[in-house]
Amino acid sequence: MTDNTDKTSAIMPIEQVRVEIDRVDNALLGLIAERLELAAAVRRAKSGARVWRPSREDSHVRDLSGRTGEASPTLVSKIWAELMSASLALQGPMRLHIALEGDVLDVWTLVHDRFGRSIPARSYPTASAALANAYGEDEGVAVLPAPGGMNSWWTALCAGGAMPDMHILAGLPRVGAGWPRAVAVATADIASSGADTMLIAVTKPDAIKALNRPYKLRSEAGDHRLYSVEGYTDDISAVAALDPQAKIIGCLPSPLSEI
Ligand SMILES: O=C(O)C(=O)C[C@]1(C(=O)O)C=C[C@@H](O)C=C1
Repeated sequence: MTDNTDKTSAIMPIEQVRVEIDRVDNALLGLIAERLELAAAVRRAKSGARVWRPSREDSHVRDLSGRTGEASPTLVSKIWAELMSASLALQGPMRLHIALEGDVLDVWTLVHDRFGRSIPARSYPTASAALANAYGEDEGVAVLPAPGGMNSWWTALCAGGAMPDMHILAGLPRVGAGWPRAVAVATADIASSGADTMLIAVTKPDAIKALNRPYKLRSEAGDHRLYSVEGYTDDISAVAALDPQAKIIGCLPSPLSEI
């Protein structure tokens, strides 16, 4: 039987508080074991398709964060990153290929907060090396600096590029405002998380206006321009009519806002 009395308002002796903490932890442990058992079932249900489903991850974490009372979105995101990481490690041989500059501890914190600690990872000195190694594996995911500034690795994902079936599918960090610091790239399909920003590459700058949605120029490299466009769409036929090279190269789930 569940005791619904408020155990936080009265002062309880520490031994009693620890009995309550033990009770909650044992319940959590049982639920975590139950969740991990579902990893095998979900893998079977995917029957050979890619295991990493970033749109499901971000929509689920967004949904949970919206329903939390005491736990902040950052805490919810970190805890579920670990749970999903453990699930992915059980489901298949997914590996992260990371090329990020800056303080090593800072980079690993960024990666661990989004992908947990159960997925094997390798690091590389350049984005092109990380991308090529991720592309060479069935379940490879590259984690690269977000498009912008001098980087031009994203042109490999454009029409006529070397890896047109790779897509930008997630932003890091998951919690926080603005353009992400890093992005995750894989051959998994583009899908809506329910609140997204499309990443569309064009070679004719005016073509993007044909979508009639708010857009922002994020990066330029040679003839290629990368725009972010608010809201999910898989129909860019109006843009393609003006620029046959136009291509959706990614979809970023909207970041969660910290409260
Ligand atoms: O829903 C799935 O497809 C799952 O594999 C489950 C799960 C999860 O643990 O919630 C794990 C990995 C996916 O990237 C997304 C979600």
